[in-house]
Amino acid sequence: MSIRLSGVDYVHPNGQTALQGIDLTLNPGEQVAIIGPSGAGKTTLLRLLATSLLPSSGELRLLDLQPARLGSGDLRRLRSRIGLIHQSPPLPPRQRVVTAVLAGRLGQWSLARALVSLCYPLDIPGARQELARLDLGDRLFDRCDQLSGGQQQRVGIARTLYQRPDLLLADEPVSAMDPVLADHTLSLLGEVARERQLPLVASLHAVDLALKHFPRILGLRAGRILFDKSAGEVSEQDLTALYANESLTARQSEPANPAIARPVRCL
Ligand SMILES: Nc1ncnc2c1ncn2[C@@H]1O[C@H](COP(=O)(O)OP(=O)(O)OP(=O)(O)O)[C@@H](O)[C@H]1O
Repeated sequence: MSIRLSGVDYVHPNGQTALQGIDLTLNPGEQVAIIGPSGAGKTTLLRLLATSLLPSSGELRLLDLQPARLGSGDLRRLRSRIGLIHQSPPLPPRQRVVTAVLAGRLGQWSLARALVSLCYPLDIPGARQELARLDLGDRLFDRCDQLSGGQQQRVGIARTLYQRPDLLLADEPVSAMDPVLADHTLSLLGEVARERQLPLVASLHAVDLALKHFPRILGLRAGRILFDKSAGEVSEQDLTALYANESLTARQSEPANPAIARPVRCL
């Protein structure tokens, strides 16, 4: 079950073009990191893959389906097969960690089972197992608002892994974690994707982590793919071109105080 984008554009409702002419194919088990400067379109691309946005033009095929052609029931079923790890997971503050993790399968359970699980956690061992892999097995009954930002990120990841999706997406999944945990967490995501033969797409600002953990790197700049290469082929020049910031460079080369730098001679 692959993913294919052909000539995909996305324009936000305010007229801001976020993605232009995106062509991308991903096969089962493939792991891709999206890197690029702020505003490049990384989150927008992930939101298209999560079907929370639909392309303005072009074709998107996900898990052999075209989201733009699905009715609301089929779209809901497709969404329940896609796991999106958020940078700041939307965890209800007063909810117990165990309930937040089990919520990963709410979309797949009957209404009755989902309601019971919200009041009385139905699969405590399952939640504990996912949390233990993320070094949080002892926080099962804590409230979400008693956790740090990095711990909340890991609860969000545990919830997505518990969901057992067919496609794994992650938007800056380790941005709030210390370097050791970030490294461990990305290794775990890679392992899970390999074991379950899932496509994994993650956006990352930490280029070193992207190059270390992902075999394929997509460089996105101003809504376009600047390069799509194996990690070993990404050069210093590629990264310099990807992150070049002309407006900051121009401001840095300006004199700090033009009045001092170019004194006006008084006659
Ligand atoms: N809801 C929105 N309405 C209008 N424009 C938006 C909206 N969300 C994002 N944009 C614009 O779309 C473009 C791409 O934004 P996006 O959030 O996808 O970038 P990004 O690469 O994820 O950035 P960052 O690394 O800063 O999170 C930017 O120009 C941004 O200003």
